[in-house]
Amino acid sequence: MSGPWDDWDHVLKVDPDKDLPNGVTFEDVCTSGTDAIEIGGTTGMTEEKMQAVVDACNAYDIPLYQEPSNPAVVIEEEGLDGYLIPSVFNAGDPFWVTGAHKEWARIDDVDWDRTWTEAYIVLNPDASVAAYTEADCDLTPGEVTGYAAVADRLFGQEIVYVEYSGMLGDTEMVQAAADGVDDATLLYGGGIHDYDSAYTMAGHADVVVVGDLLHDEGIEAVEETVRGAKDAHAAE
Ligand SMILES: CC(C)=CCC/C(C)=C/CC/C(C)=C/CC/C(C)=C/COP(=O)(O)OP(=O)(O)O
Ligand SMILES: O=P(O)(O)OC[C@@H](O)CO
Ligand SMILES: [Mg+2]
Repeated sequence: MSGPWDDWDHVLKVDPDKDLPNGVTFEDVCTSGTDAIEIGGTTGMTEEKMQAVVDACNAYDIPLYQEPSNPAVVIEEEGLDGYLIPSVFNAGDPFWVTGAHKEWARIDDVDWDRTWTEAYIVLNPDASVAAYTEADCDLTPGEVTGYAAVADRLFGQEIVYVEYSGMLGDTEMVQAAADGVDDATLLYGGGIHDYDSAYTMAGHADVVVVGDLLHDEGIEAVEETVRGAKDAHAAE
């Protein structure tokens, strides 16, 4: 199976609960050189905030995906390329593996043709997503390889996502996930803040995801990470 993410090197994750820094516009965000925009975050999500970011990005020619943290914030929107729905493989509560999804499918009119999953492995215990999902972040590299292999080969996941939101992760863990993945596209996110950290993580993952940097530092810093990810893959 293949999806547009096969060709991505870099994704910018826009948190609708956070402002853009002074002077940064959504035009800057959409023309930063990133391959796609994901709209999402764990805390403070509402449909209105999600919609505002979609509306602001829709004028630009950039793949746009919503990444909802719960069914209540999913917006019906033609301007989206689709919905990337997390399933947290190392969650402590099965609600975050398949339970929320079951409720969503039961209650909502899901647009299945534009909906895909992301098999998350959450590894920063201090991130809000780890607390929210009661994730078991105390994994060995072998266990990370195991989760990645199970996600890809048993559950047919197209995207495996190593998530260190808020901190730069351990490259050994990212490589461990890469070792378990066959067909799936491996996303890495967490703490990427400059050219070198993007270059390093793109050496282990297919796609690097940059989040907080946009809101904390601005667009030039993001553009550096785009260059880092693309240079790493061009050098392979
Ligand atoms: C079934 C549907 C439609 C939704 C459920 C989807 C699931 C399982 C969500 C659980 C995991 C989750 C909260 C994913 C959101 C994406 C994510 C990890 C965003 C990063 O959030 P942080 O950066 O840690 O959060 P803050 O920036 O809000 O602190
Ligand atoms: O905000 P940062 O630490 O860049 O993390 C990006 C992303 O993986 C969050 O889901
Ligand atoms: Mg965040």
